[in-house]
Amino acid sequence: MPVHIRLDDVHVRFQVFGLHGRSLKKTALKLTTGGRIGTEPGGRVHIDALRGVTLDLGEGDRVGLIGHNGAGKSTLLRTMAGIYEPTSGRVQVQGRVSPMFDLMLGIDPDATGRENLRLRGLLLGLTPGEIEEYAAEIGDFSGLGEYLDLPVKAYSSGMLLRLMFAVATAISPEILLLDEWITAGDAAFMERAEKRVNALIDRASLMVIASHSRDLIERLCNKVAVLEHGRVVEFGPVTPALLDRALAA
Ligand SMILES: Nc1ncnc2c1ncn2[C@@H]1O[C@H](COP(=O)(O)OP(=O)(O)OP(=O)(O)O)[C@@H](O)[C@H]1O
Repeated sequence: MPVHIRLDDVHVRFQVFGLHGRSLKKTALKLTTGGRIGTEPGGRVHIDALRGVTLDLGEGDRVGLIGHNGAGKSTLLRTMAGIYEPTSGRVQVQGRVSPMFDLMLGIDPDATGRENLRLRGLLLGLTPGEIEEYAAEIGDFSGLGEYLDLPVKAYSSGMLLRLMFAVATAISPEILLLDEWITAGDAAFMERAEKRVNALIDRASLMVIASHSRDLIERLCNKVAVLEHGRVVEFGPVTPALLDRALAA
């Protein structure tokens, strides 16, 4: 079955606890960023991050998500990845998905790098056999050497990111979801990291990337979805006119 992502009238609402609606409203109304802030009868505050998003993405689509800060790009990616459940509406995904964000999700600080690597592999849907196959390559790419057998709480944040990045990019996903560029540490590593992500993009059947960069979108994408306060206001092939409109806002 061909890969696809279909969203049908998807809404995602976040409840914000510990805030009083009335004091917030005055300033919130002036904001030009973010999703729509609302209050419920009891004074409870919520943010509508996605409001009725309908999208049909398929084989060969390389989609750039554009929008102001808080427009809902990351929320949309996380909803596509199954990390967030829609509050209402339907999400259908066909194909193996690899999100290149939330890399630290599910890390066990007391377990070694090698153990975490296996855990993450399982979360990504690999079999234990496949994980062993990839383990050597991952160890190699991350350049962690003997550190792989130490608990990750003894790692620097850059070392941890290297490891999780290496794991996340070890398998070839059919659907690749990217949230801007991953900054994984020193320049030499970044160069290798970018090469690895580019190779993944080439192999993926469907790719979605959230970005503020025109250059990146022109290089990597053939379609654009423009988000404004949680709604998709434009969707179509990448054209200079569309990018002018979307990035001028
Ligand atoms: N966990 C959360 N709890 C409450 N509100 C949230 C949460 N995550 C996101 N939001 C809100 O949802 C809206 C959309 O946020 P999102 O991170 O999806 O935007 P974005 O387009 O990716 O922004 P940016 O370009 O700044 O990264 C924002 O108003 C944000 O404040």
